[in-house]
Amino acid sequence: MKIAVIGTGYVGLVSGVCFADLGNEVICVDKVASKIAMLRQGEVPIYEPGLRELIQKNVAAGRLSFDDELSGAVRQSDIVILAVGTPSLPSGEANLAYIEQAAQEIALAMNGYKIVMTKSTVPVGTNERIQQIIGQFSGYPFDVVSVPEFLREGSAIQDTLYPDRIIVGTDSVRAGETVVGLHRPLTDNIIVTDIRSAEMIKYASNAFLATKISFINEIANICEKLGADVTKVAEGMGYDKRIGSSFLQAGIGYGGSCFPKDTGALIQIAGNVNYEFKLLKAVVEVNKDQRFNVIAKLKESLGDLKGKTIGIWGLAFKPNTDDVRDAPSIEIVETLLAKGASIRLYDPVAMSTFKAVVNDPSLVWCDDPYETAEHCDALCLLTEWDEFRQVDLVQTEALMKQPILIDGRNVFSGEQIAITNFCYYSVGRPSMRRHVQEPILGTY
Ligand SMILES: NC(=O)c1ccc[n+]([C@@H]2O[C@H](COP(=O)([O-])OP(=O)(O)OC[C@H]3O[C@@H](n4cnc5c(N)ncnc54)[C@H](O)[C@@H]3O)[C@@H](O)[C@H]2O)c1
Ligand SMILES: O=c1ccn([C@@H]2O[C@H](COP(=O)(O)OP(=O)(O)O[C@H]3O[C@H](CO)[C@@H](O)[C@H](O)[C@H]3O)[C@@H](O)[C@H]2O)c(=O)[nH]1
Repeated sequence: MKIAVIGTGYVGLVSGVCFADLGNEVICVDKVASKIAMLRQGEVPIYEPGLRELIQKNVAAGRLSFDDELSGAVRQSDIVILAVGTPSLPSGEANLAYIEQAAQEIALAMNGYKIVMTKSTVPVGTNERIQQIIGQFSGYPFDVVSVPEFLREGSAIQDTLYPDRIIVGTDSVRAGETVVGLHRPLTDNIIVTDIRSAEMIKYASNAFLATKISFINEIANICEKLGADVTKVAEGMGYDKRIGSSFLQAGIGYGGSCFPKDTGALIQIAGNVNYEFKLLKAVVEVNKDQRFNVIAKLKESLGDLKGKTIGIWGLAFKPNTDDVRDAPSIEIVETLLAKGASIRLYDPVAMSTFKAVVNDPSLVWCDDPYETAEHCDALCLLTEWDEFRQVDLVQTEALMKQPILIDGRNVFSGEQIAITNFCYYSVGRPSMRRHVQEPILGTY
């Protein structure tokens, strides 16, 4: 198949390169010319393990190319994939300006029958709006198919090549068969639905996963007060097949470009039809509070944070990505700055993306975990990069002014902590606390 992909963010780039790898001819388009120039030079604008190599392989094979001009790519293609952003408006609602603009540009470029396949996450009813726009600006036949994307950053290629399922939302048998055929090499588990249900499956899936995370974080907070261990609780719960073990890792809450945005959008989508999504509102509320437990633990161990030096290990919203969109680290660092703390930071790949969001001149950017720890009154681990798991904690402790470690992701084991003098806090594991008096929670 000949495919044009509109938008070279995570979704556009990864799905484009994976479809090329399956033998299709793919042109990835972005209106930001500098991104296309980078890609043409073999550079990748995002950090995603394995992506650079897969792009190089498929460019060399002549199956993958890049263009900053949409119309030529659309004209050459049978299928046009919409993978532009749908960021949040201040109200929480999805901003559909990029979708509407791209739909119009696609319509104006059409030169015959096209299938427009929407991979962007869009509110229920949006694909009908796309149909309307294309119909208004083009006289050519077309079908719009909703194929929501479920890849995770950091494991995006694996998720795309080995998906749990593919959802195809369509009102056209012809387009449905073509799109199912396109995905058949990836999985047999292809669910064909109407368009509105496909759109809702995406939001419901993200909202459910976010609910699991906020649920386990609240259990963790209660465990801290009751002396139970949330990691054991999650393990015990996870063996029940009806519950499952994934997305039960307690921590500092979820961030990223999807869960915060999509939970907010679903609350709005429900609100627009006069339904108050009470459960999801609580999930969002719990998530907003969870990150501040790090500050509460710092205050418990250090008292006033003014003038204290705090080291931050990890800035990305999760490991294996340089993405800091809605990362809990942003609000934690901003709160510490507001309280007068001095901050030393390190992340294996996300320092420059973080700098673009928070660039206070007082921040000290470090080259590794040990440099970060130097002269610190406390260290906070915010992202569970493997590099931090392998740190020598005895060496780290020796570099610090005071040995205080707030482990926001439950990375360290009892054995690792036992050989140190760290005053150690983790999440929902009160028995792991070392050199700490009463468990605390919540307010700061
Ligand atoms: N990031 C993820 O992990 C992920 C996973 C699943 C679904 N999604 C959804 O997929 C969509 C895209 O997400 P993303 O993170 O890849 O987005 P992104 O914002 O990082 O990238 C979108 C790209 O589209 C380009 N663009 C916008 N309008 C254009 C136009 N008219 N012509 C050409 N290019 C245009 C932008 O310049 C940008 O580079 C969103 O709806 C998101 O919710 C994202
Ligand atoms: O048990 C867990 C699992 C995740 N997280 C946090 O949740 C956030 C999101 O993690 P993850 O889902 O792995 O990453 P994303 O790349 O945001 O992927 C989510 O969002 C994408 C965009 O919609 C979807 O395609 C994916 O299916 C969905 O998992 C991160 O901050 C994680 O630290 C936890 O705190 N505990």
